[in-house]
Amino acid sequence: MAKKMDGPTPWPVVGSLLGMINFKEKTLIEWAETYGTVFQLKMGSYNAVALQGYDAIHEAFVAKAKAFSGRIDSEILQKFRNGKGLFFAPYGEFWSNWRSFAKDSFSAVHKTINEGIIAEAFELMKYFTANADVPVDALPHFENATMNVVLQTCFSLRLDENSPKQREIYNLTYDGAISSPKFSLLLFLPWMKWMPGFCGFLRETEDERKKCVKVILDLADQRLNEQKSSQDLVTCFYQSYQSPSEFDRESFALLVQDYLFAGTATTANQLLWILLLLLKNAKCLKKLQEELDQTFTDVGSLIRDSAEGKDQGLNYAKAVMEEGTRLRPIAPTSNMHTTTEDTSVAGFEIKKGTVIIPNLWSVHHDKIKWAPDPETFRPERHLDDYGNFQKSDHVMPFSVGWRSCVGQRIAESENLVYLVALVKSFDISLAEESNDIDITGDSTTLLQPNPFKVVFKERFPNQV
Ligand code: HEM
Repeated sequence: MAKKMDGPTPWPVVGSLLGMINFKEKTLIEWAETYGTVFQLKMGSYNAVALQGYDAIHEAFVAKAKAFSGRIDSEILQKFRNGKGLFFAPYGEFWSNWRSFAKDSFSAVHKTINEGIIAEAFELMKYFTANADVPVDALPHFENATMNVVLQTCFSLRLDENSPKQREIYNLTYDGAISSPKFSLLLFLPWMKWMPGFCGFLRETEDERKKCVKVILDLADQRLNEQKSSQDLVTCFYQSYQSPSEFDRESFALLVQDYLFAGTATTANQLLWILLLLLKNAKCLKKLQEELDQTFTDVGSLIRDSAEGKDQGLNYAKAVMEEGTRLRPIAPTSNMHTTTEDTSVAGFEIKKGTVIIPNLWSVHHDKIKWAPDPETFRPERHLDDYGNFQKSDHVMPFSVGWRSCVGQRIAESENLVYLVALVKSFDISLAEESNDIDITGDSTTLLQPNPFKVVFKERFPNQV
């Protein structure tokens, strides 16, 4: 007989939404202490189930992937992506075809991606060299680098930071509908579209989508008219779809829009967390710099080799990355899924159409797995007795299963390359004004560090 699922008593209308505004990952852990690792809650109008811990998440997303690979079906998402892109696309043939395109095209253009990452590593070094010894906020420069890698991957294009086009793309990706509280309200309380101001918001979201599609298709057309020999997503698209329909072209544009949305601020903030955790743990930073000095004499070969995966010897660097993403994953509750059929997890029955919230944070902070110090930044826990890096299946910042992050390899490669390039080239410290920064951060959208400044001091002047 199926077990009865417990959960927090829902408030009228909003259910448990109020507890999920900031640090939802921690609220979910508190609730799990009372209701168990699989519990039910109400997300506005939707029935939801939260999954805590490795076993529940693995059973759902890996062992029962088909049943757990849906996405919320909501009018606001329809206006935002028109059922296209990947991130919010419903489970089905369309999603599956474009997911295959995404994976195949990333493999086909890996050389272009690597070149983009290498170029951005040098640009970052150039910027921090020109601004050495003064406090800087690294985030916008990391975001510029990660956005350029997406543009390079898609269009063989690099834009200067703060150029009008760069700003336009950034604003269309982050400052539009998705940044409005109305977006989240309409997502979970769809009936609010009847309230004043909300119906217009649906229309604005749709107009914004059309504008984005136009900007991206203009870039694609511009790329087609250029005589470049590089392979990128535009060339892959026109190889697969020789005379694409408007439907295909919009699908392609919204895939690119998803890459910009899911691949820019995410990757940049993850790098920022890793840097902050190192700055707060001076011994680890020193140990990393020693490894880099022993393994590579010049920064150029370090950048090129690590971008091309010739990263043997970078065991401590990889352990630092793993520990940083374990302790502060930027998407601690991932993206919500829905069930595509009646199913079960851990013996609890779950109806088709239920929203699933995987708490990746609970795996990363598991008191038993990471005993005795789950809250401590200790990269050594990812090294074996011989000092070799050991990847852990209990570190899952990109989630697991069929809907796991399609950009994982790009993000991991970027952040390893940028991190080693910066730590090798500079002595990095927190600016005096940021010495008191704590590592709690803010979790209303992504889990981000609070703003802080750093000082880059050149170690080998005149090398960049
Ligand atoms: C550190 C950086 C990143 C992190 C931590 C991250 C994390 C995630 C997570 C947790 C998901 C949701 C998985 C799920 O629903 O189960 C996701 C999905 C996705 N990510 Fe990433 N991501 C990162 C970078 C990137 C990059 C660089 C790209 C592309 C260039 C990208 C593209 C996507 C796409 C398209 C999806 C939707 C996949 C689908 O629904 O089939 N991400 N990512």
